[in-house]
Amino acid sequence: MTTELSSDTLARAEWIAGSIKFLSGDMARALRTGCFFLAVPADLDLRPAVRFARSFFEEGGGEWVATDAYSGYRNRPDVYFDREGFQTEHVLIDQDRRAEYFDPTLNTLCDRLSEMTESILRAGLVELNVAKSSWDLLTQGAAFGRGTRWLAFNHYRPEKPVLGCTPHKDTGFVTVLYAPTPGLEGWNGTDWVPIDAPADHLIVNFGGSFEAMTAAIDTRVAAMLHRVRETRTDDNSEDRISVAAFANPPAIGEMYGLQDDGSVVHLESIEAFLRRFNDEAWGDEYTDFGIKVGGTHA
Ligand SMILES: O=C(O)CCC(=O)C(=O)O
Ligand SMILES: [Fe+2]
Repeated sequence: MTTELSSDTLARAEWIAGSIKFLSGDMARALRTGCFFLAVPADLDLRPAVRFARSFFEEGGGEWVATDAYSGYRNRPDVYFDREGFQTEHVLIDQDRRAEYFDPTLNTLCDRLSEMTESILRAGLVELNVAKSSWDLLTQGAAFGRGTRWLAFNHYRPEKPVLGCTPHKDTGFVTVLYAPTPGLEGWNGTDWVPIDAPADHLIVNFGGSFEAMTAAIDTRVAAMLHRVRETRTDDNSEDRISVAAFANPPAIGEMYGLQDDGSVVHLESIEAFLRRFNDEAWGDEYTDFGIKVGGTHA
């Protein structure tokens, strides 16, 4: 299916008094296309997250140094992932782990980004006319901050002559991405097209959980299939980094779908859904990611 996906025509919004106001296009269009641009709120200081994305892979004190929340993460296999066939290496971290590892400044920012993803999820449910009484079941609590609040900090290693990151759909409901340098591409059904945010804009995209929830209704949400092309760095520029906040369902629970008459049907367990999704996206040893609660990658 060819979509309207293109940087020039994506809907654009800003954040006013805690809610989204569209300046061009609207939420219906955003949900249909899978993506929209959101101006960085004036009071959102992203610098701690950018600092983290630029330094988590550094050695720190040669080993993990507890006093340095911003480096030494290659020694943290519970949150550090080296995607060997791709340029990206990243820290993927949930709320509990970051409460332990991050400093208060970075944690406060992460909370704020997660709250934005959940607020956008609720705005999407309003747009789709979903009865409020169904939100909890359909999102397994994620619309109310009880899902898994993943954060990803991506560093793209320009010395590797491979794709930046694998073509994938994000697994959750909503992603808020800060990617200040070009490189992100979305699939419009025919071609990979650049998704370049205007200056000081976030990229909001919808994920597989939202697509699955709405797959049977006329106003189904498109999860954007996206990748990062091979990024190069010349002598004067810094490596590409990005920061993403994901509103995901909780690791344990069930997936539910909407019907056109407003009723809700059971789809499958979240575990079965995630297992298939992780495997399709990366095809590496991290298939259990987000599943094995109490295990290495939960
Ligand atoms: O770096 C980017 O632009 C995209 C990152 C991404 O797709 C992700 O973290 O899921
Ligand atoms: Fe993604």
